[in-house]
Amino acid sequence: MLNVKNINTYYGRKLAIKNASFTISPGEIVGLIGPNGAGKTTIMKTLLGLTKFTGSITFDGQQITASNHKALVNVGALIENPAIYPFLSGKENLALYSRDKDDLNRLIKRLGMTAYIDLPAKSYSIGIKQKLGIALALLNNPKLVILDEPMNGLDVEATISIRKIIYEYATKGTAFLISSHVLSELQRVMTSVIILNHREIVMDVPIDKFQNTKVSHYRLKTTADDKQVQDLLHANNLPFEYRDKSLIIRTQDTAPIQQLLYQHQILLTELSPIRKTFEQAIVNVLEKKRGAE
Ligand SMILES: Nc1ncnc2c1ncn2[C@@H]1O[C@H](COP(=O)(O)OP(=O)(O)OP(=O)(O)O)[C@@H](O)[C@H]1O
Repeated sequence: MLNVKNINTYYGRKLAIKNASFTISPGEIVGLIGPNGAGKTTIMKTLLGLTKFTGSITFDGQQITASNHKALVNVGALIENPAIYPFLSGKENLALYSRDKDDLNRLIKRLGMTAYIDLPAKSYSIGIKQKLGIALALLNNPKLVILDEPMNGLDVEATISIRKIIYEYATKGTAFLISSHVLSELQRVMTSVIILNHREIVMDVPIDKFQNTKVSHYRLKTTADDKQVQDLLHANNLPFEYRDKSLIIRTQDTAPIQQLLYQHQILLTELSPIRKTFEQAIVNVLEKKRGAE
């Protein structure tokens, strides 16, 4: 559906995106992650034909260029501050772009905006303006929705509701490209992740591949005294460390430990894998990349 090939984006002479290529298919929810200034907003703007770039962007087979935005009729977007007319009501703002009255009314209801949608937008809080921006991006059942930091300023309930709506649209085939610094939020919805560092894409993988790295550490608890177990592990050359009052075993194969404990009639009460958090995994990718530079 969206096919991005070798794009280089420039601000004047400054290169802001270097040789980026990726694709997005219907129903995919792609998380765009990277440090401040990495180029996330720039990539999004480029997809919308808002920057000077070289390379090729096609959406449903149609080229997007800085002067040809025809293909974007099926793309919704919220980038930086939503474009809202303050003296119009929320509904009038939406009506300016809506092509289907039923879709508009359904969206207002679905986003829980009925109580204030007829008030002038200038009276809205930051969070409500943000919600209106998301509503603008979701109008007319787009095939692709681009959201730059969509959860900015949203309260807990609004965050949960937007997450559910994103998921609903995606199950019906809408694709999403979402940037966020709130990794825990993205982690709950995204089906794949693109990591951007210093203008370049350093990783583009489905989320299950990203998180299914091999476990190399296990937390061990037994019925025996920790000191006794430590002595036993030490005597059998099994690497471990003692952290936060827990024995952490460094191994990918737990069979020898189980066998050893069994031989000494020690019962296991816990032998659980310690997985990297999503945040740690992202930091590791970025650190590795920086180390290689
Ligand atoms: N209009 C502009 N003119 C010149 N340089 C710009 C412009 N907009 C962004 N940049 C530069 O391009 C680079 C990428 O910026 P961009 O806003 O895309 O990063 P980002 O990943 O979205 O960052 P953040 O997480 O802070 O929002 C930065 O070095 C930024 O200073």
